Amino acid sequence: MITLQNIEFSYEEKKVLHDISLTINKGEKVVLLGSNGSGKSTLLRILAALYFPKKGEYLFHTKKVSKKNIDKNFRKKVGILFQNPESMIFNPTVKDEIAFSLREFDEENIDKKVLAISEKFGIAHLLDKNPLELSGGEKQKVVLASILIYEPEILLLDEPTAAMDPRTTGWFVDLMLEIETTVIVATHDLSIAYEVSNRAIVLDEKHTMVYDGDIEKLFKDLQTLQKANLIHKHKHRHKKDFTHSHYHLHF
Ligand SMILES: Nc1ncnc2c1ncn2[C@@H]1O[C@H](COP(=O)(O)OP(=O)(O)OP(=O)(O)O)[C@@H](O)[C@H]1O
Repeated sequence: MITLQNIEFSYEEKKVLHDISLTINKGEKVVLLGSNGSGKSTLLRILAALYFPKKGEYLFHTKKVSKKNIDKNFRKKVGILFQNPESMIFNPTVKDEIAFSLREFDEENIDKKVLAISEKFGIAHLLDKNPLELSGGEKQKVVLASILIYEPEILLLDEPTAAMDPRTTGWFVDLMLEIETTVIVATHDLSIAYEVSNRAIVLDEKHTMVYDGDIEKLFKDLQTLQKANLIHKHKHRHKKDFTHSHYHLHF
């Protein structure tokens, strides 16, 4: 479904993705891991054709993706949720926000579809509210609903659970396991990563892909985890007065 071949990307002079090659098949759920600044958001934006690589090729269903051939049809197939949901909210009510893309794509039965997804997401009671007045987790749900409503083939999620409480996070994991959409999710939350996917792609601080494979194997691979800064050392306390320091994998 998706192939990246030797992708490079720079912001002006600063290279932030180096020689990235990967293939994602239809229906796969893949997690994208890496420390702050490793390039996860940039990679998701390239997959959504919001940025275009300086070198290498991006193929979507074997067709080359370039500035010239991006149309509404591509936009409808690829949905992206940004790290900050507020940057995606621009309608006066939740109802309009969720309906927006369906109107753009000239779909029918919009009210019915908005109500159905709002009920499924537990946000039907918020439909007449201003989305900017919602909590962080509620905003994430609204933006996610506004994407999933047009049934994209691939869903790109950047830190979707960052503002979610444990119950909403559980809801999100169930949703990921239920939907058949291909999903690539960037996260710092290793327990979410483990629950939603079998496959992990890891970027390191040099913006190189250092792992693509089974997530269980990754969690046993101390060297790669250390290299990608996915584990860290810090002090912690046992009972009252015993403190020591060792590597932690935060689950
Ligand atoms: N618009 C931009 N202009 C210039 N540099 C940028 C821009 N966006 C990101 N960068 C830089 O590119 C690098 C990769 O950023 P990116 O946001 O892709 O990383 P990330 O892995 O998603 O980080 P985080 O986990 O903190 O969200 C960082 O060094 C960042 O400072």
